[in-house]
Amino acid sequence: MMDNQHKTSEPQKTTETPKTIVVKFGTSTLTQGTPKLNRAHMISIVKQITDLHNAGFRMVIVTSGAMAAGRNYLGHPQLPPTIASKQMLAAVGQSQLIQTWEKLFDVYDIRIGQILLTRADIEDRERFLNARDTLQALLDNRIIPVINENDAVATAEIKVGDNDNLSALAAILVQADQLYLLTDQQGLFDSDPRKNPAAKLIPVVEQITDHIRSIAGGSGTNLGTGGMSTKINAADVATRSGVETIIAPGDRLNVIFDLAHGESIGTKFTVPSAHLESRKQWLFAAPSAGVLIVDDGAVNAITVQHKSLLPAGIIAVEGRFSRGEVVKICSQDGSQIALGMPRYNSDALARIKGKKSTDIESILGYEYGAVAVHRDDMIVKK
Ligand SMILES: Nc1ncnc2c1ncn2[C@@H]1O[C@H](COP(=O)(O)OP(=O)(O)O)[C@@H](O)[C@H]1O
Ligand SMILES: N[C@@H](CCC(=O)OP(=O)(O)O)C(=O)O
Repeated sequence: MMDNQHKTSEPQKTTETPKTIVVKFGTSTLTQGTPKLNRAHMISIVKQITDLHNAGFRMVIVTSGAMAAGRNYLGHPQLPPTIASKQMLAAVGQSQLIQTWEKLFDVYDIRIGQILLTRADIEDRERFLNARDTLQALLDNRIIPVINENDAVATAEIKVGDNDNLSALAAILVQADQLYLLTDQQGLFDSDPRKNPAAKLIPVVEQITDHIRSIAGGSGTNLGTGGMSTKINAADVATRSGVETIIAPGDRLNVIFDLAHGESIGTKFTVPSAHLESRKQWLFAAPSAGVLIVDDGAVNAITVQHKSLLPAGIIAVEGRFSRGEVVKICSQDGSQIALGMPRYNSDALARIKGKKSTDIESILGYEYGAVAVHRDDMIVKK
């Protein structure tokens, strides 16, 4: 067990791990306030992301603009204000949008991968893991994920509804270090600057209080969704999960590059000190669906060395559960040492228990990685 622990290829979040940054571009930034995507501005964005990517940063894009691009491509038709009209615009515009990103990144020989998500993809534990694995695979292969909501088919019940909150969920999925919400203002002001020219910029928010929520108004344009209030919600979700969040002006020269190098721009929302517990509370807000009994080597690896659980350390699998459901991890004497979200379902674990990670694929015919339960998906009992 101990030897195998050293052989895993699981991602290690050490100080050498390059920073992972999610950058969300609002419609206002991508159109620069016009009725269509502004490719001249987008190429300057692509250049900054490329420079950071080439310097080793792991960059993830959350892009709005599908509806704006669709409306423009169709020649600004008069449409009834229905969900079906919006979905139609998104269906037309998403392909325009992704093609634009693809062509611009192609200038720098960088490949992108499109991911269209809904809330249902993130709230369901198995789909959460699937989305996370896909994002991880893209990043590991140096492909930049470009995410939007799957607006064309998502109904109100399963939508996140705005890309600020979607980007916070994306940041949790990729365990980002930072989230940048780029918009058409310098940051969060003490009142809407479109309505109050004397409004003042708030450079740092350490706690999202009712007062902060009360000063954040809606969108200033009919193309954006949510305005500042959805950005505050997103900052709340992201910072509670350990992701520092910055609202910054999308039209400032080199804004992404400068933020990544630590410059103070816009409004920074700092991470509360108890963030890790909250992230895990979010992940583990479910009753346990089964039990994994592990050997002494695995108990030591998990509790003393803070490592992942490998199949080799599992002695028995109790209960029936899907990948991503929460299970108890117990030692042979029955005492619970941890809670965890396994990467394999109960049937698969029963077949690979006690086996080397290198044998997983030949036993199952597929593999979701070397570990049975990753340490990031575990709460160890103190
Ligand atoms: N307190 C505030 N500080 C800054 N902007 C605010 C505030 N309250 C409301 N807003 C509005 O939020 C808008 C940005 O949100 P939105 O239009 O949804 O842009 P995006 O497309 O970038 O998400 C601003 O243009 C501004 O009018
Ligand atoms: N998913 C939608 C954008 C939703 C949204 O939140 O827009 P915005 O407020 O401009 O970031 C689209 O692509 O048009």
